Amino acid sequence: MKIVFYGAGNMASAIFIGMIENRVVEPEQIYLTSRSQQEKIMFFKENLGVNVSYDDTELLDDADYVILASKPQSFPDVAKRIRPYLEEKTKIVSVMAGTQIKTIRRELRTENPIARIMPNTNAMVQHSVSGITYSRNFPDKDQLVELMESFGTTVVIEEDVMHNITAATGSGSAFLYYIYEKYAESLMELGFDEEEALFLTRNLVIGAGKMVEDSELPFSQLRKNITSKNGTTEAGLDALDGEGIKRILTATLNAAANRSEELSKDDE
Ligand SMILES: NC(=O)C1=CN([C@@H]2O[C@H](COP(=O)(O)OP(=O)(O)OC[C@H]3O[C@@H](n4cnc5c(N)ncnc54)[C@H](OP(=O)(O)O)[C@@H]3O)[C@@H](O)[C@H]2O)C=CC1
Ligand SMILES: O=C(O)[C@@H]1CCC=N1
Repeated sequence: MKIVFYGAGNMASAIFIGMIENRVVEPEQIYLTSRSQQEKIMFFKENLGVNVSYDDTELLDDADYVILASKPQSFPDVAKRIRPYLEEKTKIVSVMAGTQIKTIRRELRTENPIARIMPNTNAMVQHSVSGITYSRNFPDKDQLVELMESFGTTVVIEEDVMHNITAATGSGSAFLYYIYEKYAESLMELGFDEEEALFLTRNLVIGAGKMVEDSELPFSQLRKNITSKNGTTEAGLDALDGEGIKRILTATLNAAANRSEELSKDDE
């Protein structure tokens, strides 16, 4: 199998590192290209044993999958590179937020099978939760799902649900990291120094993540197990509710989903 990544940035590298670590593909089956030759992409060649090329003929020759992993704004340039050399057998898989299948088809001028996936950077530790949607003519969906499950779990969705999945899980871990950042800053306001605040927050997050992984209890029960009647936790939770935590999170997710929708309209 030959898998070619157009774009070797944060998302692409999380995917191919996840795939290689899980041994679902050999490094020699992966080909990387980017806009400009850089140290970062050569680092992947030297350390992982993947191929790097800027020759589109070589990249696209006999390719099974082409992964579109540039920013949506760079896609017209990427499409120009791919269009002349795309073979009929090659399946296109896009990770780009907000770029619709019909747009990819139009830019590449192709009837080839196209899938859109919305992973997240937790792919690097095989814990992405990824949405996937296919064009009608996509063959051997199981093979793509198997590849994707090497870096996490997948949910098959209709294309119009992509906006919400992009907000929920594509962007979702950034929202959580931002909350952890603010938590550490708030610990500094309580009086901890920066090192202590980061140490405490990091270990709190790791421990909570492991509890979620290992325990069968729902989030609400895990919370209740910490909350004494009239105790400190209850006081803190009342303050969180009073400040409108639910409203804040709903606004966050709506803003991200709306931006995905806007991106999809930019190119109509
Ligand atoms: N980061 C994330 O968590 C997620 C990102 N996504 C999607 O993944 C895509 C990539 O995001 P991310 O990895 O964060 O972005 P990065 O900026 O980290 O990577 C973008 C990559 O695209 C390459 N590129 C740009 N133009 C071209 C070109 N003409 N030909 C070939 N390669 C090109 C860049 O090369 P160079 O470095 O040389 O400029 C770079 O390697 C986006 O569309 C985003 O919507 C989806 C889910 C989650
Ligand atoms: O911010 C973005 O647009 C991309 C899509 C999901 C995560 N990062």
